[in-house]
Amino acid sequence: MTAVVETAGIAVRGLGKGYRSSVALRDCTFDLPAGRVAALVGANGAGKTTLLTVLSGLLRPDAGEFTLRPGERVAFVAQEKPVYKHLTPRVVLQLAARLNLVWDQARAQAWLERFDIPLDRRCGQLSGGQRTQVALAVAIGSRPTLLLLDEPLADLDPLARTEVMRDLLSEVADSGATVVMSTHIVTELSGVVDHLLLLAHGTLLADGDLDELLAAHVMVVGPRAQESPVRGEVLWDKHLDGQSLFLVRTPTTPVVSAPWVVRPVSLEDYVLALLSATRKGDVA
Ligand SMILES: Nc1ncnc2c1ncn2[C@@H]1O[C@H](COP(=O)(O)OP(=O)(O)OP(=O)(O)O)[C@@H](O)[C@H]1O
Repeated sequence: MTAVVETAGIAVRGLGKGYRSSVALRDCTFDLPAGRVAALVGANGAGKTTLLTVLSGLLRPDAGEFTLRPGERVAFVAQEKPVYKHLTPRVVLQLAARLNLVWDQARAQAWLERFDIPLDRRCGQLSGGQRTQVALAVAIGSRPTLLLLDEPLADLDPLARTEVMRDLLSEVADSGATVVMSTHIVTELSGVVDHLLLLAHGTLLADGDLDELLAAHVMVVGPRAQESPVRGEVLWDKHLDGQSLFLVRTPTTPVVSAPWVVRPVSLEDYVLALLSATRKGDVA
């Protein structure tokens, strides 16, 4: 058997950032191997934008540090998708060609044409989703080795979301780049991302290889009960009229007696369960 040694893409140690009235990130530590596509999820105000902005180099952390691969070319698509409103997408690409040391005009322009973005209309007259596509085209054209995306799907219609996820991430995967993408749209992540970073109140609650994380948990479903019939740490539970559900961390797939059943945990189950538990203050 050959051991696969993954190169660290991002190594984050004890990162902290506070604003005048709030702490946005606390003691955040994780390793993201190079070439991974990571979903950064968390409730509103969890610290996702702050983490991405720190990693982009635009915001200084108050504590801790992070390291990137030497020579990493970072592209950051911020949540507001800032594009110059008075310029047309064609001119935005010309400007980007001058500002970036590495620039692939064909790639950037093909992206805009693929999504039917009018090249000669001012960005201020484009829809929110079209402006997102302009910002993504600039990011793609710069051939990043690390792509940081803050809610890239928020303004896109359902078809564009699916296409952007598929095309963007396959382009990026082909080039071996690392991606960190914050999103609230968890349903569209399955099969696309291979790594998870889950923030709650500025603290990293879960991180790691997605398959490994999901495989370490089960959903136990059965008649209404106070306690799970499965041993292990219960991260979340829900009790309906005649039914109870428990999300349990367990190293092996447990055996339960009927009417209890054990289900594998989907990404959506896992994220929603942890977010709902943190909202109730159940998970430390
Ligand atoms: N410029 C700022 N000044 C003061 N507080 C801020 C500032 N930016 C963010 N915060 C606070 O820091 C915390 C984290 O905010 P952040 O924008 O990083 O969260 P988020 O997870 O990206 O949220 P959302 O999903 O709503 O975009 C929040 O409590 C927020 O109110």
